This record gives sequence, structure tokens and C-alpha cells, in this order.
Amino acid sequence: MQTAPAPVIVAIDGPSGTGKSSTSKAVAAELGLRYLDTGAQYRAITWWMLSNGIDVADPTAVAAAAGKPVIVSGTDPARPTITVDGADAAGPIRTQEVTAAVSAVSAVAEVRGRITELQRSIAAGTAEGTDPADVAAPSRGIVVEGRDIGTTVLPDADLKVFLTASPEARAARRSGELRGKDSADLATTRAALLKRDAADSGRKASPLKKADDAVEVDTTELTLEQVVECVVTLVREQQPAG
Ligand SMILES: Nc1ncnc2c1ncn2[C@@H]1O[C@H](COP(=O)(O)OP(=O)(O)OP(=O)(O)O)[C@@H](O)[C@H]1O
Ligand SMILES: Nc1ccn([C@H]2C[C@H](O)[C@@H](COP(=O)(O)O)O2)c(=O)n1
Repeated sequence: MQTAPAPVIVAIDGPSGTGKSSTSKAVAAELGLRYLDTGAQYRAITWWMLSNGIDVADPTAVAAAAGKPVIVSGTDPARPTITVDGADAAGPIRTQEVTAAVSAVSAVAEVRGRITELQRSIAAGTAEGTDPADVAAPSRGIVVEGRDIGTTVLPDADLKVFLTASPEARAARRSGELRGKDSADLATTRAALLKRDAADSGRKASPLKKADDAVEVDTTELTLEQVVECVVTLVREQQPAG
């Protein structure tokens, strides 16, 4: 009798706007893997703090509340979901208010401890933090994207990818996304991206950092399709033949 291959774990990290979410979703869909957006989890806990009157500039208050919200992620790459205390949080976590506060909240060690635990549980396919439908579904593995997946959350991942792109390319991508919804011009968008990167790279607790054994892919001059093809090839290369 043949044994099923071990599930593959892919970690994709990098600064804002480098294409982590788009790439991870497409790679997971193509390879039949699950997909976890860890930034959405940090945004979800930030949204809960803001909605519940917690002063997000006060790390002690944030730490004291870190264990309270129940955050559940759905990991179908075609339809990723996120709920907080049972409420759909997919829309509210993308507001400017949450984006402006998320780096401060995610720098608090108690928040990171709580969310990292959820991420490891979801990657292992256990129930905590996972949509029950996902636990029941057969899985060939997962693509997990964020800032510290390869360094801290899943240091034994089968493949680690670190995406980069120039600030200009990232700002242009984001401005294209925001057009019609927001008046942010290219320079404002670029400045906001760099400010968030500096906060995420400069924090003490598990900063944004390339893992020593990660493959760096500079996406500045690549289309999304080219980046996806590159990562799919890297995943296939590290899987045993047969
Ligand atoms: N290689 C690429 N070429 C052009 N546009 C891209 C490329 N990769 C991603 N994009 C576009 O850039 C925008 C940002 O991509 P995405 O949300 O995947 O980045 P991200 O790294 O996950 O960002 P964040 O960390 O801020 O969530 C999206 O509009 C996406 O379609
Ligand atoms: N593994 C992670 C993922 C995300 N964060 C923080 C830092 C980001 O600025 C924020 C939002 O992430 P995004 O939606 O832009 O991917 O969440 C982190 O600290 N660690």
C-alpha cells in the first residue's frame, strides 16, 4: 500500500505590496494547497481592539486584551475568510484606520504569541483557529504568507520564499488598487508603505526579516504570472519525485 506524501509547507514573506497575497493564493490554487493570510489575522485583532475601545498606542492595554477575541481563518485560496467572534471581518480589516494601527498592535509580544499559536495550529491542520470545513477537507499542505513565517512561525517549512520589489513598483501597484476608493497619490502611498515596513522590520518581537535559507525573488520587473510560475517551480523542485 502506498503512503500519502507528507503535506508541503510553503512560507512566503516580504514587505508590503511585494505580491505575497496574490502570489500565495495563486500558488496554493494551482497546487491544491490551503492558504493562510497571517496579515489578515493581525488586522483582525487590531480591528477588535479598535472596536472595543482599547488604546492601541498602549502596549500594556493591548497585551491585556490579546487573548480575548476569537479569530477564525478559512483557508480555501479561492475564498479565504476571516471572522472575529463569529462576525465576518474581511471588509473592516482593510480600512485605513486598521492599516494605520496594525503595526503597533502586531509589535506587542502577547499579540504575536497568541497569533503565532493560531498560525501553527492552522498549518498543522488542527481545529484551533481554522474554519471547521477546512479541518474536514483533505489537504496536500499549505502556503502561509506574512512577515515572520520563515524565521519564527514555521522555521521548518519545506520552502521559504522572500519577495521584494522596489518602493516605486510597490507604490504603483497599491495606487492602482486604491484608485477610485481613496485620494492617496503615489508619493503618499510610497511613504505609507515605507513607514509600515520600517515599523515591521524595526520591532523587537519577530521582525520582518528574510530567513537565511529563504529564496529571494525580486518581483519589480516580473508580472504576477511570472512570480507565480517561479514559486510553483520552486515548490515542485523541493518535492520528492513520484
Ligand atoms: N508582480 C506583480 N506585478 C504587478 N502587480 C502585482 C504583482 N504582484 C502583485 N501585484 C499587485 O500588487 C498589489 C499588492 O499585491 P498583494 O496584496 O499581493 O501584496 P502583499 O505583499 O500581500 O501586500 P500586503 O503585505 O500589504 O498585504 C495587488 O493589486 C496585486 O494585484
Ligand atoms: N506574519 C505577519 C503578518 C503581518 N504582520 C503585521 C505587519 C503588517 O504591517 C500587518 C498587516 O499585514 P498585511 O495585511 O499588510 O500583509 O500585519 C506581522 O507582524 N506578521
